[in-house]
Amino acid sequence: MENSPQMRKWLDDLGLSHPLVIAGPCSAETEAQVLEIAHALKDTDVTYLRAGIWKPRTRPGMFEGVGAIGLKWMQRAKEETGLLIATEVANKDHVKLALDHDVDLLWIGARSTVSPFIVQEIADALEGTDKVVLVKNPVNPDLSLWLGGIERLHASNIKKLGVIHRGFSTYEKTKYRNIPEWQLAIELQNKFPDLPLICDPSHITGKRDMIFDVSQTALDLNYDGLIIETHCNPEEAWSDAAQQVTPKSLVQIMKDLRIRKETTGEADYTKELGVLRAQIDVIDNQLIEILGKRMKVADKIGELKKTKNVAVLQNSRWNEILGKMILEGEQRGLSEEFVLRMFKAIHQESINHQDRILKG
Ligand SMILES: O=C(O)C(=O)C[C@]1(C(=O)O)C=C[C@@H](O)C=C1
Repeated sequence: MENSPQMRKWLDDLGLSHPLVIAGPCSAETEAQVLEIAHALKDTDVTYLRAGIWKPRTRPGMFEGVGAIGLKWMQRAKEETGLLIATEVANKDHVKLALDHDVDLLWIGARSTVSPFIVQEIADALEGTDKVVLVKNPVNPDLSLWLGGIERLHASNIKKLGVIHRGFSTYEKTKYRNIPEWQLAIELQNKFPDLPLICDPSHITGKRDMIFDVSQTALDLNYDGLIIETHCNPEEAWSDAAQQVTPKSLVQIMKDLRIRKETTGEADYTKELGVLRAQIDVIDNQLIEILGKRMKVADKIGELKKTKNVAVLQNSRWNEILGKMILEGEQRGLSEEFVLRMFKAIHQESINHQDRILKG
């Protein structure tokens, strides 16, 4: 699959003057609930009304969605409001029902993207469709698996494609429900700059008060749109109550978000940027030079350890370095997360260098 400007045609054809917004409840609960939210979202930036019909739940015994009846409610919502409709599909039966009910946009959920068998089944069932199909990132941070999902759909002759970034599961507890790992989505954007990229701040954060911040980061990174869970009475929602916002909050979020342009040709901007980028180039070269010097010292330590038959890994020294560098970083405005990642990478490279020497 190759990048092509055709990839974003479906999005461009919508002719929006703002990012694409897909909004609606986590789950369709009752006909009245679906219609109420649809009417509340009607005259906003929302293009697609979303609602979960089949809910993949972590543990059995939880609310698993209303099933196909919900598609009828969504169809009625579409007739009454003109909003296009969107839902998640997880197997070929869901696809058939969604197509029978003229759902306009279907997405493959994170738990399905991890399974090439499921994605292939869905791709086969959708073969040649002119519906929009979006692929959420897999629960684990695996770019190939994510791209594999898109490639399977592309191979099934589905032209209106896109991806949803909903963050990644971690064993560690973080402030996010699913950590964003923005770097991964940036890599994807780099490979396929024309593939529409939508952020799902609801699943990244798991908390409604963090949704604005994550949405702004997404727009700062050139994302094309947002999918935000929205409910008229979030506290009473049958699923994901903590992360849904009211239609009023959604409108406020959209109003407050700063939409950035990709770039500008203005002369003063170009000039100042050029000067700053030249500084970055010099500093980057210095960084590489200094890292090269550090590795030369690590090589010497490796030689020394080899003569005395000492192990490469020295945990107490390593922890001492980490502790000191986190404090140093803090004083220079560097986050602990960044310092940790950077020094872990440096340590690993140092170990690789020494290991080669000890084995040599
Ligand atoms: O101090 C050492 O013993 C080293 O080998 C250097 C170094 C480092 O790169 O800082 C590398 C490996 C050890 O685990 C600890 C530290």
